[in-house]
Amino acid sequence: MEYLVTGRQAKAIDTYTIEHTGIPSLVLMERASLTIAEETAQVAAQLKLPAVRIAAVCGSGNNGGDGIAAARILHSRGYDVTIFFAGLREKMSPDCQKQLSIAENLSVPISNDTDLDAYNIIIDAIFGIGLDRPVTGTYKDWITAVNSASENGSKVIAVDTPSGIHTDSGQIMGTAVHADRTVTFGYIKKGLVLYPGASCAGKVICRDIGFDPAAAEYIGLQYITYTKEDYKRLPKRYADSHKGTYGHVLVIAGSKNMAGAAYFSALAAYRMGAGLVTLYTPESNRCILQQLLPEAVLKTYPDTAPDLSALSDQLNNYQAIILGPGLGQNAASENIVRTVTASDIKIPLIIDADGLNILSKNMEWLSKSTVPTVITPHMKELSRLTGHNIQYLKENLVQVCETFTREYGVICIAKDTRTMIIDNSETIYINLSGNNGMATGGSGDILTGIIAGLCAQHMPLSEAARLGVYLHGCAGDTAAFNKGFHSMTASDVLNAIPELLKEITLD
Ligand SMILES: NC(=O)C1=CN([C@@H]2O[C@H](COP(=O)(O)OP(=O)(O)OC[C@H]3O[C@@H](n4cnc5c(N)ncnc54)[C@H](OP(=O)(O)O)[C@@H]3O)[C@@H](O)[C@H]2O)[C@@H](O)CC1
Ligand SMILES: Nc1ncnc2c1ncn2[C@@H]1O[C@H](COP(=O)(O)OP(=O)(O)O)[C@@H](O)[C@H]1O
Ligand SMILES: [K+]
Repeated sequence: MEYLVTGRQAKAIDTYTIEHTGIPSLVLMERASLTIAEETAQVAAQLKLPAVRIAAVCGSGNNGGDGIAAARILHSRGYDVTIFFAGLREKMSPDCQKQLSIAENLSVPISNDTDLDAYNIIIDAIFGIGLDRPVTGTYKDWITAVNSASENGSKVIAVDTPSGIHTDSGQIMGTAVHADRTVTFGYIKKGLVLYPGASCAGKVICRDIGFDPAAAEYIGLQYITYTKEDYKRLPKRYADSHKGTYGHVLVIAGSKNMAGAAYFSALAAYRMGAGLVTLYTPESNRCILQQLLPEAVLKTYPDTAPDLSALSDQLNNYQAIILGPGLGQNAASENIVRTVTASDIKIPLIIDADGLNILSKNMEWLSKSTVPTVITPHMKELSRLTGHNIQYLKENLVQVCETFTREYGVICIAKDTRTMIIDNSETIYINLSGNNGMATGGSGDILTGIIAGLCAQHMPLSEAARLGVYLHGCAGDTAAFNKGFHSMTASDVLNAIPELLKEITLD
C-alpha cells in the first residue's frame, strides 16, 4: 500500500520534518536535488550523444531552489549545464536565494536568454507544490518554451511536479509542462496520477529524501493505492480443503441476448478462486451458458416470470451475490432487484450495470436496503444514480461519492481511468493499475466476478473491493502485454487472471 498526497499534505510533511524532527530545509533540498541530478545523468547516458547540453529552468520558490542545486551538482560533475532563471528575483524564497548564490560562487552558467531549443535535457523547476493559481504572463511563456523544446526532441525532467499541474486534482492551471519523467519527493502527489496531470507527468519516479515517516501518521493521510506489494493480500489456499472452503457465489445476471455479461461475471468469480458459482438467469440463456461454462450450476427462470419467493429463500445459501450484469431493465429484472435489495441477508452484494440502472429509478430500495452492498458504477451509471452530470462528477467525485456512501450506506467503486473507492472509512482508494485496452465491452462484468470471488473466500467487502479493483487492472495490464491495447478483449482480461494469479502464488 502506498499513500498519495495532496499539496497541502506534502507541505505539512516538509514542515513537520524541518520543524519537529529538526532536519534543516537545505538538507532536504540537497537530497532532492541529488535525485534530480542522478536522474538527469541517467537520461544523459541514455541519449548516447557525443555532447549533452542541459538547461535547468527555475522559478523563485523552493522548486526553483531544487533546480538550481541540481544544476550546480551536475556542473560540479562536469556536465554542460545552464541555469535559466524564470522567476522574480525579489520574490525568491530564502532557500532559492541561497542556492542561486552558491551557483554564482561556483560559476555555474546562468543565461538571460529564453531559447531552450539547443538543449538536449530540460529540468523543469518552475513550480512544484506551491502553484496556487493559474499560470499567466512570463511564466506561461517559459512553459511554452519548455514544451516547444520538448516537441523538438529535448527530454524534460520535472522536479516534484510538472509545472502548471494542480498538485491535488491534476488539472492544468492554464498551461503545463509536458514532461518525459517526473521525479517526486517522498510521496506521489495525487495530481500526478489523476488526469490530465498524469499525461503531463510522464513516468513518475518517487524518491526518498529523508522525510520523517512519523509525519505521515501525525498528519493523517487519506489517499491510498495498492502496488505489487499488496498481492500478499490474496486469500490463502489450504492443502486440507474442499470447494465449500472457498465459498459459493450467486450471479444474478443476463437476459435474452445478454448471456455474455453473466458468463464474464461467473467465470471471473471461478478464476478468482471461488469454490462454486451458481448462475441465476432467464431460461432463454440456458443452452448457451451451459455450453460456455459447464462448471457453473444453472438456475433458470421463465424469462418474464421469476419465482421471487424461491429466489428469496435461496439467497442465504451463498457467500457472495452479484446482481445486475446484463440483467436488462424489464419488469422481471426490476422484481429481482427489489427482492434482493429488500431481503434481510447479511451476505456481500455487488450491484453493477442494469442492477444500478434499475435502482437509479427506485432509489428508495437502496436507502431501505440493509444488505452489505458495494456498487460499481461507471461515470454514466453514477450520473444516473446521483443526478449530477459527468463533468460535475469528474470534478467533484470524492465529495459526491462520500455523500452518496453516507446517505445509502454502500461502498462506492466509481469506475474510470482512475477508479476510486469510497467506503465508510476515512481512507479513499485510488487505483493505478489498468489501461485503455480495458475500455472494451465486458471489462466491468469481470470486476464484479473478481470481487465476489474474493468475498466468497471470506475477505471483508471493503478489502475485496480494493484488492479486486487492483487485480482487475493488473489482469488488464497482463492482457495488454499479451494482445496489445487495441486488440485485447474482455475474454483476454479473463484469461489473464490465471496468468496473473499463477505468477503471484508461485512466486
Ligand atoms: N523544505 C521544503 O519545503 C522542501 C521543498 N522542496 C521543493 O520545494 C517545492 C515547494 O516549494 P514552494 O513551497 O516554495 O513552492 P513552489 O512550487 O516553488 O512555488 C512557489 C513560488 O511560485 C510562485 N507562484 C505560485 N503560483 C504561481 C503562479 N500561478 N504564477 C506565478 N507565480 C506563482 C510563488 O509566488 P507568490 O505566490 O509568492 O507570488 C512562489 O514564488 C516542492 O515542490 C519541492 O520541489 C524540496 O526541496 C524538499 C524540501
Ligand atoms: N482507460 C482506462 N484505463 C484504465 N481502466 C479502464 C480504462 N477504461 C476502462 N477501464 C476499466 O474497465 C472497466 C470498464 O467497466 P464498464 O464501463 O462497466 O464496462 P462494461 O460495461 O463493458 O463491462 C472499469 O473497471 C474501468 O475502470
Ligand atoms: K516543476
